[in-house]
Amino acid sequence: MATLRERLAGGAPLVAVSFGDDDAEGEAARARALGVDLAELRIDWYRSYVPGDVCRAAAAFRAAGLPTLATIRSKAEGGYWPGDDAERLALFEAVIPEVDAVDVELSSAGILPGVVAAARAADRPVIVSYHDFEATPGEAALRATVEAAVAAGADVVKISTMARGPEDLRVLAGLLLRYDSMIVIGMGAEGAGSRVFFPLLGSRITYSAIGGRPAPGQLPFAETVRLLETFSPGYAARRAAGGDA
Ligand SMILES: O=C1C[C@@](O)(C(=O)O)C[C@@H](O)[C@@H]1O
Repeated sequence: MATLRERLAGGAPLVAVSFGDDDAEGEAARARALGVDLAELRIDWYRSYVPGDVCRAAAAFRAAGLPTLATIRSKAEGGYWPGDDAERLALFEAVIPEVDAVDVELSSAGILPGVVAAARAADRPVIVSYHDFEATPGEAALRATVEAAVAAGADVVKISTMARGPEDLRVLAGLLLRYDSMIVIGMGAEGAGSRVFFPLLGSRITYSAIGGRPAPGQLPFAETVRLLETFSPGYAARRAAGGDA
C-alpha cells in the first residue's frame, strides 16, 4: 500500500474526514469501515491537550489502519486552540511521530520552523496552510502566499478560502493549475462544487464530514464518495480495491 507521502504526491485524490477525541477507537473503526482515506485529527477540538492523551487518540486511528493528519488550528485561522505558541509547538513535537502528516498555518510564524523541523526529523510530510473564512484574496496575494509556504518548507500547500461567486472559483482554479502539490478549497455554498471538481484537477485532499462540525460548504462523506466515484475513475478503482490500489 502506498505511503501517505506517495499519495500526496500524485494519483487519485484523498477523501479526509476530521475528528475530535470523542470515542477515538469507535470513530477510527467506523471511519476505516467506511473507507475514509485520511483522518484529520483536529487536536484543537480535543477536550484534553495533555500530550499523552493526544498521542493515545492518534494511536487509535493508526491502529485501525487509517493514515492520520495532525492539525492544531489557531483561532486566527478559524480553529479553537486556546494555548500559546510554546504549548502548541510542544504538542506538535509530541504528536508528529504518532501521525502520518502534519498541517500548520503559514501565519503561525512563531512555530512554523519548529513544526517543519520536527516533521523533517520524523520524515513526515508537512502541509502549510492558509484559510480565509471571509473572502478569497486576489490572485497576486494568493500566489505570494503559496510561494511563502513553499519557501517555509511545505511539501503540500493548502489554500482554503470563502468563495463568494464564480470569479473566486476562477482565481482558486488558476492557482491550482499553476502550482504542483496543492490542496485548494473554495468554502461556502458557492465553493461547494470545488470540493469535488478541484480534486479532479489535481487538488490532493478533499475534506468531508461525518456528523461533527462541517466546515462551510463541506459535503457529507458519503456524498463526496458518490461524486468522486462518478467522476474520478482513479478514485473509484482505488475504492473498489478497498483503498489499497
Ligand atoms: O483546512 C481545512 C479545510 C476545511 O476548512 C474545509 O473547508 O474543508 C476543513 C478543515 O478541517 C481543514 O483543516
